[in-house]
Amino acid sequence: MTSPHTGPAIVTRGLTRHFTSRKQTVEAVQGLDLEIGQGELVAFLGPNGAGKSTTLRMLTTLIPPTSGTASVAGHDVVTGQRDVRRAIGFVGQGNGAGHRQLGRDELISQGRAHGLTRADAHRRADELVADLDLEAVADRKVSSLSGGQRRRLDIAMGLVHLPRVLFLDEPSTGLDPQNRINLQELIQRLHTETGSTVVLTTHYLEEADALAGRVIVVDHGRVIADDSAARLKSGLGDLVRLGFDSAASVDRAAARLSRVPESRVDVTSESVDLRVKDGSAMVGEVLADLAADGVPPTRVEVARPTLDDVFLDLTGRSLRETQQTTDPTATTRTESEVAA
Ligand SMILES: Nc1ncnc2c1ncn2[C@@H]1O[C@H](COP(=O)(O)OP(=O)(O)OP(=O)(O)O)[C@@H](O)[C@H]1O
Repeated sequence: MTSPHTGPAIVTRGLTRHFTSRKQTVEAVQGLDLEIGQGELVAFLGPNGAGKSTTLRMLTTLIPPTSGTASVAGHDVVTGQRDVRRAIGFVGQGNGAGHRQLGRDELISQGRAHGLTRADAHRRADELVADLDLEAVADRKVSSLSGGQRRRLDIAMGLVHLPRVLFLDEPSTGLDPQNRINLQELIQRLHTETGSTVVLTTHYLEEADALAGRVIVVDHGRVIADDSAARLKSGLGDLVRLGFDSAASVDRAAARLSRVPESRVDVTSESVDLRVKDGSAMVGEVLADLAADGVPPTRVEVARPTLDDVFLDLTGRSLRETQQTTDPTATTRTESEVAA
């Protein structure tokens, strides 16, 4: 572990990265100003191409910023590259471990590469094998492991040197739902036990919601929201969706509902959506009002807001609909960019 650093784990000021692709400039990350405290567990959430991986790759020194600054564990990512690398663990989207090696040997080699003695590297490998539930598979070739086992081994590789800040780029992409939940529990446990700062990127709304104390929503290279999942959602209010059997009823109900204080009304051809702070408590009164007005709804739904609703509210697009399957080979681009 590197010497103690007392300030924020991560600070960025105007952090920007452009790429040139087919003579076009891609503004992948546009002026990020962030401060992430030590011990936070933060999720970067956003659609494909939002700039999540590019941000992580700058913070982990894999690519330099085009402009702006960033420091991690007190070290500048450009001038203190080596110190940053010592202080962090990074688990990228590709698999870090060699295919033909045994999992445990990979961990030992990694420990040696970080300067541990042979005995310490063995001890650390044993600890990680136990911590990440790899006992049954650690002495098998990496190529024979399942996707979930591979991800756990990758995370173990990133933890060998007890990093103060751990970066995980889409840790659960490609895993089935059960393995995804197992991995989330593991990340939460590691975070609680080690107290290290964890920054992960994800497409999965549920993952960000369940795991992170803080959710930073990015779109088109910019931060569009930054708060706890609970606060982001409660700011939006519940959705009360009321269905009607005619357009005339929709119009009449919408006019009536526009008088509900501190609410928002959205109209579709068959329904009126009311956003209101405590939907379950309000719905009885709303139904009574509409019945008194001669427009009782034919269907009623009350839903708690999701992070997707937050994204929809901020951008007019659904994050769920912008999600696509990520091609892991499409993101394995590091060497040329380090030199860029
Ligand atoms: N090496 C590169 N050359 C050209 N453009 C790039 C390069 N790397 C990233 N980009 C572009 O920068 C933008 C941000 O990409 P980035 O990979 O950071 O997004 P992301 O939010 O991580 O997306 P995903 O969820 O798909 O991984 C995209 O438009 C992407 O095509």
